[in-house]
Amino acid sequence: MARVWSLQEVAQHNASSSCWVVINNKVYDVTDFLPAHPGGDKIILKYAGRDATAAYEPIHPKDALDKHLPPEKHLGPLDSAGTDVLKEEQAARRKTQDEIRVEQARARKRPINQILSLQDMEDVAHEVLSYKTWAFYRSASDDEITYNENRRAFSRFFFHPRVLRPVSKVDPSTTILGFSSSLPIFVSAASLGKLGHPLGELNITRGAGRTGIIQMISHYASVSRQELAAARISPSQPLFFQLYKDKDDKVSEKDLHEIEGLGFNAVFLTVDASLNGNRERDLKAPFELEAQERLLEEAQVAGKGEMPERPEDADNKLVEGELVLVGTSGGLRTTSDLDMSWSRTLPWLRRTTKLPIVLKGIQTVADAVMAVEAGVEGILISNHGVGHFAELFCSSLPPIEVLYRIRKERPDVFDKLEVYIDCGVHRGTDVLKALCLGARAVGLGRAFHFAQSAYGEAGVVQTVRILQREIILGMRLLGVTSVKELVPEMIERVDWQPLLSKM
Ligand code: HEM
Ligand SMILES: Cc1cc2nc3c(=O)[nH]c(=O)nc-3n(C[C@H](O)[C@H](O)[C@H](O)COP(=O)(O)O)c2cc1C
Repeated sequence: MARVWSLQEVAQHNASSSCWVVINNKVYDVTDFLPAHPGGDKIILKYAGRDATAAYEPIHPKDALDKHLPPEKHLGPLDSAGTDVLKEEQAARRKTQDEIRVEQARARKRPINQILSLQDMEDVAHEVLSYKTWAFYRSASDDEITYNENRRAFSRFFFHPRVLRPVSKVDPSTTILGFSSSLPIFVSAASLGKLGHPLGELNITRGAGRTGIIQMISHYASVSRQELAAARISPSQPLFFQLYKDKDDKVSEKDLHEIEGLGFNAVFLTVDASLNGNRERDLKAPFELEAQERLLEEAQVAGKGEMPERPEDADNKLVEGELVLVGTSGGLRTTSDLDMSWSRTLPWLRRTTKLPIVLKGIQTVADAVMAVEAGVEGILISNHGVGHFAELFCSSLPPIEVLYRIRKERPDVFDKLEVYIDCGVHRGTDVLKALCLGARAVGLGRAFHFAQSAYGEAGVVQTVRILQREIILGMRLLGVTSVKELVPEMIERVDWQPLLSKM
């Protein structure tokens, strides 16, 4: 029988030299795991020596502890006195202002049939998501210029619609890497789906299956890969896997064998986000929430003529050494391979997996050409939706502009591999513009997180239906009946910025 532990015993292991945590009334020694934690060691150290269930549970896949901690680090259960104390603490916990706001917003949410555009969906998500989750899902690098431009760039491309062509029968379906897709769109990998909805990425797997589109599952999905594979609507529903290459090849080899065993159909190797960009909206969330709570406390004591004490030096603390900030995305990818290269990583990946390989995060014509030379099956032109690439900070070119440059400078690329883009896609017409320039399909990241957060699986289905309607309507207005007929002659880029009413 495993030994039981008291809260006092756990509390003694409250430092990086010996760090224990309690999760669901079980005690874990995570000391050796700290440097490997994908969310960074600091975030775990916040809970060192105490219960971490509330922080851990909502965002980690069920199998995370079994997969990453060797059995001897699963120390055993908490004793019954400890369990009772935690239960009492949980029952006595006061709801935060933000939790109350979210509950009220969920209760008066618009019915889903009133959601007619992706912007409507995003507006509901904004209302019903916690402040912290919204900050993480919506945040982007530095001044968010890339984020805004990703979207605005589509407006600089105009169509040349053709008339007097029969369009009563329109077929917007295509194939992606040989797998059928009902529309030329797919779900781009986004982590931590459970922050937005208890079922998280499961909503997306089911919604994608029901509507016949393909989901790329994040390396850091908050639902286990096993559960997601099991949630497929049929065994033939394709699933793509997004890989963050670990600096230890063996760790990534294990990931790849796992997903191959589960029947995944392609690997998207992320090449643009080994380091996190500076996502200030996300980083500020904890401070702003604290300020909210403080205001509430101040309001509560104001009636009694008391003010809560503030430490004397609260406004005047010197920051020693390097500035280290931890939002939800902060410190991520501490285990990333920062030495990936064309000559080493791609041959390694080809040797390790039989699945088709796509490079996610290509941002230049030169790298698109190198990808052709490397013999991969596809490239996803992307700046992670956030101008994420740390060295470029917030100044990555919008993917539609990179696509345009490839079309102009190296159109041969499109004959040699499949080209996709993501970032900033909000309308069916955005999809059609990318297809005219030669993209095979277009990915959406945030849109599906917003949808599943707001309405679960139904939200995902509604998002696909909205895009389907807009794509079919757009094809009719362009005078085409299949995606093959969308060609560069149907689109023109202007060098002025159209006026936009709302973004
Ligand atoms: C053992 C105790 C653990 C604790 C207390 C813990 C806690 C946390 C916390 C608090 C965050 C940041 C989320 C936020 O700021 O709201 C986080 C992020 C993360 N954790 Fe853990 N974690 C633990 C173990 C694990 C394990 C075993 C894995 C498995 C790989 C894991 C994977 C991740 C990932 C992938 C993220 C970051 C996701 C992202 O930002 O995209 N964690 N963790
Ligand atoms: C909240 C969030 C989480 C993300 N997580 C990942 C991830 O785990 N892996 C990855 O390769 N890309 C990730 N991305 C980037 C997306 O795959 C995609 O490139 C981006 O969201 C596309 O832009 P869009 O959100 O404007 O559609 C994430 C993006 C967001 C906004």
